[in-house]
Amino acid sequence: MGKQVNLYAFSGVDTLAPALRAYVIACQNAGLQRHGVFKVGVSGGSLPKTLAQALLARSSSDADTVRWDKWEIFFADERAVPLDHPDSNYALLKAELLDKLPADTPQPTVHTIDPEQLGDTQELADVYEQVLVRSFASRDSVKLPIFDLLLLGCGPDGHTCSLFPGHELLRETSAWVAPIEDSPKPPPKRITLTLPVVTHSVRVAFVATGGGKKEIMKEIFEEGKGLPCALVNEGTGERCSWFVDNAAVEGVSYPRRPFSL
Ligand SMILES: O=C(O)[C@H](O)[C@@H](O)[C@H](O)[C@H](O)COP(=O)(O)O
Repeated sequence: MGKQVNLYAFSGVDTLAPALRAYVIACQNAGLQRHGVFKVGVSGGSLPKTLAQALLARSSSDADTVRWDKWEIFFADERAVPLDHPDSNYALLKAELLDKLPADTPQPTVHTIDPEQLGDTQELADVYEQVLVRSFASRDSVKLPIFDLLLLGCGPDGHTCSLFPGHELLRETSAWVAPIEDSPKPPPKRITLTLPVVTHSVRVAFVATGGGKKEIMKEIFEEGKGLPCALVNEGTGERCSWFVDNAAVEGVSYPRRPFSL
């Protein structure tokens, strides 16, 4: 496994959130310098809530400002459901974060799936891939899109995005976005960024909290065993940072780093 993956452990979400904020803003500022916008992909699960806690806090200085109008938000994975469905990752992000942005704040650009394509998961993935192509570059000129940051969760089985352990999708090397119709975590029909896209991101941050994660964290950091989260660690190394609470890494021997940018 990539030895230099950064593991940052905090006493709880209240201490994790300010560090995550500082990290995301540093990625944002690097993206703004690179190309004038910040291209970020987000997962569902518990991530949007923690992200909101980090990002909705008041800025303490200009350097600590979230430049929402420069954000282009994509979904690292999304469920094949209408955008207002309780299972929608967009609906979750909207409820947790987007709806809470002050009305006078210039709003981010949010790239949702096309709700007209829900009947055909392959088509849903292809159309979302075209959204990436339009934003990142044509597929003829770049092999893979380069996100400034992907903010991911880690499932209790070691899945991330909708890349599940042992699933054939882990071997996908050509598509940027792929359909899955048999997700072991409901709902079964989804689309997901593929592993090469995830590992090509400038930075990847995982957020994993709670004692329910400690067994899988041990497996990811000590054994790997081809688990999707471990594959991301291997493919990204020092470009990958884990923001966890102590409960999630109890008994994990991998060395923690004090958080710094
Ligand atoms: O759409 C999804 O199901 C998520 O994107 C999924 O990949 C999630 O990030 C993990 O399952 C972790 O979820 P928790 O943070 O809730 O444990």
